[in-house]
Amino acid sequence: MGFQKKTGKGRLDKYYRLAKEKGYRARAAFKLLQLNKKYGFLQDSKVVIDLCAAPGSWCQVAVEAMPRGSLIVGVDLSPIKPIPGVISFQSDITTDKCRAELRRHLKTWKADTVLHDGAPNVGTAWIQDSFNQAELTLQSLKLACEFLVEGGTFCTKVFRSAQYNQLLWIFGQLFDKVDATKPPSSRNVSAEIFCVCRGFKAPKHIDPRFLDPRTAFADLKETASTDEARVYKPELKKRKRGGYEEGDYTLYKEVLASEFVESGDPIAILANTNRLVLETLEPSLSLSALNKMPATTLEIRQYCADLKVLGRTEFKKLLKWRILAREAFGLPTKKTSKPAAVEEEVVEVEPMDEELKIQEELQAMRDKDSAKRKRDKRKENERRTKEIRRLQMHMTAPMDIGIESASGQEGMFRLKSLETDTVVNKVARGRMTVLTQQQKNDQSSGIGSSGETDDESDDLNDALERELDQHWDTYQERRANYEARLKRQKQEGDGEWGGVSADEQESSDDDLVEESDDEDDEDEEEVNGVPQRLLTDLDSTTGSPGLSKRAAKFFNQDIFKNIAGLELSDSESVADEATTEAPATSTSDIKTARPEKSLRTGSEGIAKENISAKDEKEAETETQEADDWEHDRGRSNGRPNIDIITAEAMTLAHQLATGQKSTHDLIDENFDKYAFRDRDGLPDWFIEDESKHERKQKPITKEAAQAIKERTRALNARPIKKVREAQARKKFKAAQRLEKLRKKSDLLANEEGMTEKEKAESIAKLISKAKKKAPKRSVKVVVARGVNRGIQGRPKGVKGRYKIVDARMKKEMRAQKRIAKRK
Ligand SMILES: C[S@@+](CC[C@H](N)C(=O)[O-])C[C@H]1O[C@@H](n2cnc3c(N)ncnc32)[C@H](O)[C@@H]1O
Repeated sequence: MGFQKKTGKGRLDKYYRLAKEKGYRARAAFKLLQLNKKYGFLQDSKVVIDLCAAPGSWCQVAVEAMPRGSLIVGVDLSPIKPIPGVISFQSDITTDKCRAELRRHLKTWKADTVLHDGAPNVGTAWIQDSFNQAELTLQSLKLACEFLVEGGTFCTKVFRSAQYNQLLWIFGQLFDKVDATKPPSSRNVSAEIFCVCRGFKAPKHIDPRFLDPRTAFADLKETASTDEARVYKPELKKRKRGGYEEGDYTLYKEVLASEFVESGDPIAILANTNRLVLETLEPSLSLSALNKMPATTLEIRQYCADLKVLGRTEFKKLLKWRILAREAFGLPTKKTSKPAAVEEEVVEVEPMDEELKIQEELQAMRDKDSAKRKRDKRKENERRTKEIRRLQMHMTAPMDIGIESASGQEGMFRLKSLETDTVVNKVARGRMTVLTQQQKNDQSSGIGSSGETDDESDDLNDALERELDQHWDTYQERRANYEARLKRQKQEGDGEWGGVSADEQESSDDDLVEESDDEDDEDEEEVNGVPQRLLTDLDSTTGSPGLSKRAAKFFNQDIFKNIAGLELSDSESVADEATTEAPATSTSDIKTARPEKSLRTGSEGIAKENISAKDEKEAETETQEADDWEHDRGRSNGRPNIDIITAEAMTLAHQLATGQKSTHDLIDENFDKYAFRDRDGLPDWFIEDESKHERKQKPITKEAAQAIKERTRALNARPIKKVREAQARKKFKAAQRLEKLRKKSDLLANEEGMTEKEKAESIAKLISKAKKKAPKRSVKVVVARGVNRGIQGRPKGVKGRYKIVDARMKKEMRAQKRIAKRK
């Protein structure tokens, strides 16, 4: 059977909603409704007492089900908000005050039905709680016996606990018919059950032991069944329900007193024996020694004669006498056996060989490290699999994976992966000298030096690399911003968008963070001693040399896949590009150059197409006007704001790129019968309406539509600004932390009074400390019920921050609002 959730949303089941809908104060209303449907006791009742009635849903049901003008009295520890037709008051049903109050309200009448749905505050101690509940039920039965009319009904909640059968038995003595049932609205996880006791016998005299929890549940209280209990609490006698032990059918038992003294389990002997024998017919050395002992007084002899009449004190005296006898016999007692035990526990521990110890420590560190690596690898694989699955399900854009993997551990700027790359040779030729110097410094400072094992230095290198990676990320961000600004300034200087020019080696987008070889002074900047040359080289191996990154991204779309010219330019190296700056003579050169030209004109064409749609006059003076338009409207951030966002424009771009169309064709197409329409004197609404329909519908291709769809999906899959900002903040903070860490570790590394091992350990400690997150300060929520009801100040047993809430009030306020809305 599945476990039914009772917390959180699990509580808000259909009865909860139904109760809210019907205006009942609690879902408990349905329990009484269902019980009454089955047994029909409310319809025939004129007087009802509802014990433990708050918040009052049972009273509400009673008002609905009982004849008009009936008397309903509800009582609870908590206040009950007034219900029309119900008298309610606040009292503890276990008190005489409550009894008196009920009597006052009922006057001389008797109740036809007594309801009881009480539940004491349920804590964690289930046994105690269930006992309290049974006590409360017994208390309500007591009131029922006092107020019920002969033949009346008592409907009560009972928990299926140890006292359940006792309660049922008592009900059976007082009522003609007792039914135990669990209405459907009672949760399965709840141990509650409802007893409907009909036909109250109204006996003239009720034995008070029936209604006294001490006697009613007496048998159950006797839980002590061990020998210890029989010795230390001899007043609690347990019946031998399980019968006698195998092979032992005698009731009377005797044991020699010497046996008792020598035995390791004296309690068992005292519990199960009738007499300890001090004298036998056959002479016994130990018994005569016992008899001669001064401690064997007359009193002790009497105790030994009949153990079954002894109490706790007498048993204790006998046990003391046994200890004295053992000491006299030279047998071990607790006092004497202690030092022996200590002696046994002393173990000679040989000091461990220093070298062996270090080796063991190293092995442990190595194991830890390899386990961590495995864990990381597994996590990374899981992440990738998830990503691919998301991609397959069209939940993410293809470019997301690229971005993440670049920024993740396996990113292209990982120094570790760089070590194995051929690019490292180029690096060495360039400014690698600085890096080598850095390495030397590290070695001389002891980090990863030969003084330690490879593993330790690996750890430190990893940490430093991670640090460098993070610094690099921060640097990239700064760099991208700086570049974008520089680019904007340049563009504004020459007034033309270089877009997809082959000559351009610099990046041209905000997203673009890599830099070109030709960059000058910025290249000098170093991040933690790593020259930017490193990154330049990597960039040149991955990017498309002829195009800006944005353009390269654009032409990477499937739609441009099979265009020969583009493929060629992609495969060419930077050096080749440089040589093609000379006038192209061969056919292949022309092919290479053509798409570039087309693309440039393409962007112009697209711009012009937009222009022509706006105003035909602008088309006449196209170049000049287009520039103006760019200046006026399109140039945000210093760049033309031309973006291909429609399938139509994409088709056009494709046609331009493949040479199917030229600028001339585009301009030509825009001259039509609407181009020179005279608009003077035409009303605005007419011009507006016409402008919607006078544009020619241009054909679009399936590929273009697909490309736009992909693009939109990629855009939608981007994190929102807030998330990006939060990520950047996180990165920035991590970089700050690492910078601090780096400085500290530098200081440590140069510390003279420390050994290499100590230095390495301190640095490792610093790193692990930096990785730890500060624990979140939690606020404990305390519900203002039970002992916490109405308290001021800190609730008992609550440490730290806390907040007192009143769940019921919140619910009721919501319900009130809802009801008010309905009206
Ligand atoms: C489950 S609620 C009763 C719900 C009620 N039948 C209804 O339909 O709204 C149990 C109630 O028993 C009350 N209670 C517990 N011990 C009590 C006592 N000794 N005297 C009076 N009420 C008590 C609690 O205050 C609590 O409101």
